[in-house]
Amino acid sequence: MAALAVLRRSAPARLLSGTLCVHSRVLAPWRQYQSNRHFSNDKILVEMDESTGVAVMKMKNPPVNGLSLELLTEFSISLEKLEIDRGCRGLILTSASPKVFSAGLDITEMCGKSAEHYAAFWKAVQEMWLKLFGSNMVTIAAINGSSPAGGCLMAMCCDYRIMADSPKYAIGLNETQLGIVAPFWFKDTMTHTVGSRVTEQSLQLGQMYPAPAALKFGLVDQLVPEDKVQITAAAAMAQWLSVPDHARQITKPMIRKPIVDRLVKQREADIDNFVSFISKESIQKSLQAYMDRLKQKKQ
Ligand SMILES: CCC/C=C/C(=O)SCCNC(=O)CCNC(=O)[C@H](O)C(C)(C)COP(=O)([O-])OP(=O)([O-])OC[C@H]1O[C@@H](n2cnc3c(N)ncnc32)[C@H](O)[C@@H]1OP(=O)([O-])[O-]
Repeated sequence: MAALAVLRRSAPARLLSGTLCVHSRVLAPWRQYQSNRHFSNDKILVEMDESTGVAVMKMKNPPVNGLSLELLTEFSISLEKLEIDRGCRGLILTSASPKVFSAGLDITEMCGKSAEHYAAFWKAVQEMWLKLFGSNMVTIAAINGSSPAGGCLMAMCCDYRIMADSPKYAIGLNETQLGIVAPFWFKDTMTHTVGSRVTEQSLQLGQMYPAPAALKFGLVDQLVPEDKVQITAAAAMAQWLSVPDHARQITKPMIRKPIVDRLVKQREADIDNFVSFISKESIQKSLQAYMDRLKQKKQ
């Protein structure tokens, strides 16, 4: 009830009916929702600071924050809650696990499953991207570890990226290295972040960049010592929030809306395309071989 009261107070009228009608579906999985608006479920932890209007969202899917269907679903529900909460103006996205921001899409979700499962999974990936890239809030990625593929995508969706300054940590869209292909909206997000030429080369080579290299061409905006990532993100957020919300919120979609609309217009076709691609025997073999290599690396 407390959660409902918060939503009623803060949700814009046009969103309220939608929120209420999915009330039982949205709120049921939440383990905790306190009046101070700290809440968590299995894979996502949100700490909302009422005095600053900033929420810190931590992914917690050990060991590597693989973006599973469950994590992605919880992520989208959490983000939607924050988006309709007028008290929340900024989001810092980070990882609860040391050393890894996110290993990208959980490869096990794309191996040996049914076409229905692949479709549901891809829809959840799309949903995450649409919500994060299209967010009205200021979004800052506090990248406290490695961030390949889908992890890099999430970071690029944010308005600003701060990464732990260590050559051990790398970031990039490495899909081709797995024998798979980043879809056009991953490509669009990278082009939006670093421009066409770097994107073309990075995507073809499936290039992962150590943090210092990523800074050089703007894949990340700032490097700081690992133990300063969160505090620097908070400081950067304060600076972004010093701009009047209405002006910033009108400006952001001028750049992002056409990119979002491209996927919105062809979501179903994009899902069909993914399902047919990922179901191919050759692609399944390629993913399995990659998973085997990951496991061998540990021995
Ligand atoms: C068209 C589709 C577009 C696709 C987009 C994508 O995002 S595709 C995604 C592309 N993503 C990548 O290519 C990233 C691949 N991952 C890495 O490069 C490294 O894991 C790391 C640098 C993230 C962390 O290094 P570290 O030394 O700290 O950790 P570690 O390496 O020892 O792994 C620990 C355990 O996690 C397992 N596991 C790892 N990743 C995944 C995953 N994505 N999924 C599932 N499982 C994964 C790993 O097998 C191992 O399992 P085990 O043996 O314990 O049962």
